[in-house]
Amino acid sequence: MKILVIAATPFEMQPFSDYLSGFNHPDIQITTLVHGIGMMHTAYHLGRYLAANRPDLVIQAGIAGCFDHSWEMGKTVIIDREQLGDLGVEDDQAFKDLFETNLWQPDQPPFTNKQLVNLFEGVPHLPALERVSGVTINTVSGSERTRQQLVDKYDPAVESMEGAAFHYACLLERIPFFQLRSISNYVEVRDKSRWKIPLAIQQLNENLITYIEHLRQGSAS
Ligand SMILES: O=C(O)c1cccc(C(=O)CC[C@H]2O[C@@H](n3cnc4c(=O)[nH]cnc43)[C@H](O)[C@@H]2O)c1
Repeated sequence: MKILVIAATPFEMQPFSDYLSGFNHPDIQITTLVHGIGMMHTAYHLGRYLAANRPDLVIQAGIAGCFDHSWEMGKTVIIDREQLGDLGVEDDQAFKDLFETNLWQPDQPPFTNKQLVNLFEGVPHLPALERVSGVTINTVSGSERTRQQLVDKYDPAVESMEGAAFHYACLLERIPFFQLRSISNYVEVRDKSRWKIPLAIQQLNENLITYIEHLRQGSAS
């Protein structure tokens, strides 16, 4: 089985890279790819990789912001659907996305009812983590106005800068995939001192390694 694990920055998967240096299994080949922050970087680097390679599974691992203040930092979730949060037009005080402006149709592939939905078909042993919805933006939200606009329009649980590009590419290529995100911050008026990036990275990598260990044990038996 060929698995591709991708992340926006090397820091997000450093512990996993360390784990991989001692990983050896005859039936599981794992490759990593750091694609950079944001949708443009993700689309180019992942697209280029998939044009030349066909993995059996792609995992995107990253940190993210969450909208629900009852969540603890470091909580790790799987994203089961993605929406584009800032691709569209500004109409005075209002933002209208591609669907509202008829520039894209709600069910035009690979979208289903305006969302990039992961049905997890062909994903072996999907981790038993909470599955939630994601919104992807180009600018990390840092004001109450933007946070409320996203909640009103998309009702997301998690915000990232790459998730939608990842879902889009894997859905079009019909390659099994899942997106793993650990929470580093709340989506709120920006206060970097409250972010818990090391904790989120630790939880993210623990979950990633546990998943690969399950696969390894499943494949050995
Ligand atoms: O402004 C800074 O000093 C700074 C330092 C380190 C990281 C950042 C980021 O903005 C990280 C962006 C990166 O992490 C994901 N992420 C994490 N939290 C959020 C969020 O609330 N909204 C959107 N993306 C987030 C994102 O996917 C990027 O890969 C800033």
